[in-house]
Amino acid sequence: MDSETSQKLQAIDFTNINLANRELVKSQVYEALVEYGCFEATFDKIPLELRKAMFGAIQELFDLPLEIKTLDACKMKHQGYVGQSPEIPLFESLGIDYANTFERVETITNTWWPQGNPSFSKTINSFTVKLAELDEMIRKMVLESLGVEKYIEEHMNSTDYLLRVMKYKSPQTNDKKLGLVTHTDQALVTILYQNQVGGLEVMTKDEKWISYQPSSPHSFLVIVGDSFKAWSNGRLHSPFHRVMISGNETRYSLGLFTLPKKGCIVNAPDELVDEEHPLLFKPYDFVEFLNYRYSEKGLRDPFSLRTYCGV
Ligand SMILES: O=C(O)CCC(=O)C(=O)O
Ligand SMILES: [Fe+2]
Repeated sequence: MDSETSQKLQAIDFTNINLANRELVKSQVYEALVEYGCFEATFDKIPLELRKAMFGAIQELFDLPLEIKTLDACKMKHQGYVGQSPEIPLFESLGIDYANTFERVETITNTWWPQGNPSFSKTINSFTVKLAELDEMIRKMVLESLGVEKYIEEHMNSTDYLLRVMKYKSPQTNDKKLGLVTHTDQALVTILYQNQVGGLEVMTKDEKWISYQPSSPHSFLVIVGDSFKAWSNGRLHSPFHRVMISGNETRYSLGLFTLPKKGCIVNAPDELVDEEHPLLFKPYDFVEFLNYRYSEKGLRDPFSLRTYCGV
């Protein structure tokens, strides 16, 4: 399970989608998500100043004292502060729930900075709103490719966004150290963005690690999570990934997670279930799934989706 490949992840260009090229991009997206469960998206709708401000904001947040960062600020279950863990000592992460809603970001900001921090809230929210456009575009393309476009509206209306920001301390050595353990995401879609420090690795279906280095500052990594795999009745792949860190520079990254709304049941549409494609996962409540995933047993189970609701 540990061999590497020099293969690179496919890059798909979203800089100028129009009627003439959309079908081609759509087929690239679908094929990449079926085969690899991920691809690099080139997306230039977020201005350079905003991307810079975003890493400034992330750093400012992690620079807060530990007793502030560990405040119970994030209202989504299981999405609060992670850090100081002996297994992954370099890693720290904080969740900002409903980050596409300005009022919510303002509230969470005021928990961390009781005197307020308007530039922080504005940066987080503007960045999220723009990046969410990429998520919507991708989900629409996937549903069209699956021939279930009639569910697009329902799909878009039954999700919330969680922004997680991540910090990986530099290990001060050129040996690779574990930054984040091998896992799949439970979301529908994750879009990752990072500073110039590499380290993310994605596993292929034949269990080889591809190490990911963004091709440009406009590069985002799109990853399918378990819930999109379940919703597509197994057509999309949700890949294992991990972070391995080396060198002397701090790595900052962020993930925009598209999550089923509280109370929404993840259930593959009837059109995707037939004799040739029997139902692979029983319908489930997303938060219940997370309860399993973060239970003592679930934390040691790399195949939590299959264990939790596999048919
Ligand atoms: O830091 C990264 O690039 C990856 C983070 C990740 O995989 C996660 O938060 O689920
Ligand atoms: Fe992940």
